[in-house]
Amino acid sequence: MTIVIEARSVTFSFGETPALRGASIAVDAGEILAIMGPSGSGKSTLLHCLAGILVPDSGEILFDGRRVDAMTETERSSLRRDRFGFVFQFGQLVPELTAAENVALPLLLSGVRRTEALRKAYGWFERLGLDGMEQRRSGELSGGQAQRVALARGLVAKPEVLFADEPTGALDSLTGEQVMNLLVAAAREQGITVILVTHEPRVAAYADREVIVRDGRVNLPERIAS
Ligand SMILES: Nc1ncnc2c1ncn2[C@@H]1O[C@H](COP(=O)(O)OP(=O)(O)OP(=O)(O)O)[C@@H](O)[C@H]1O
Repeated sequence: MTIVIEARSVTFSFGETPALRGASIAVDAGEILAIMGPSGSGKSTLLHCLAGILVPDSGEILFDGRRVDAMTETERSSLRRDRFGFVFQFGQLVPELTAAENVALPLLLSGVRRTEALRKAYGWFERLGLDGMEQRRSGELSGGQAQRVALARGLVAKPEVLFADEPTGALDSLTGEQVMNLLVAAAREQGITVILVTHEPRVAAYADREVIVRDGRVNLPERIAS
């Protein structure tokens, strides 16, 4: 297995509040990893450090053999734009844009021409059961539809790693399962590595592996810890 992304002994504090206290994790290419753990344990902070959104106070983040923590802000933002995809709990669609424009956004930001970006965006609608929703704005979509649009936006630029922070947290369990089925199917088909933060065991069950974050550290697998 090839490790694609890794955190080594990462610490991070919000002012006086320590969020990560030496967290280490290595994720294989194509792996679907669920990060679980109690509220406030540091799951989202770990995800944000891995994704180059936050810079650790100490420790290292490696992606594809490169030190993300040592990159400039410009380099990290190019990395996020060109090689990572994101899905968050509340879709966070841009309300002024149509669903198709929202999906096309990562491509437009990467310099893809508008007609080509929209053509690629449209391709995701049928596949995610969103036929006919292309011109709707986020206020005209149900929670599950909006989250599928957000998923399409996270996948449209063919990221190497998809970061998903509670992607089903705002959905009822049936709709959440639909979103997870689509997410996993698309990730498997395209060989995308997925790092998923969730506190729901039913959601974590879709992953190849689960780790638990406690007090800002990633717990070792029980067979090693015991
Ligand atoms: N923006 C912030 N400012 C100050 N403290 C923060 C901020 N974000 C997180 N924290 C603190 O950092 C710690 C870790 O938070 P984090 O959001 O990573 O936990 P989490 O495991 O994702 O929690 P949850 O499951 O509730 O989302 C907590 O003590 C939290 O209160």
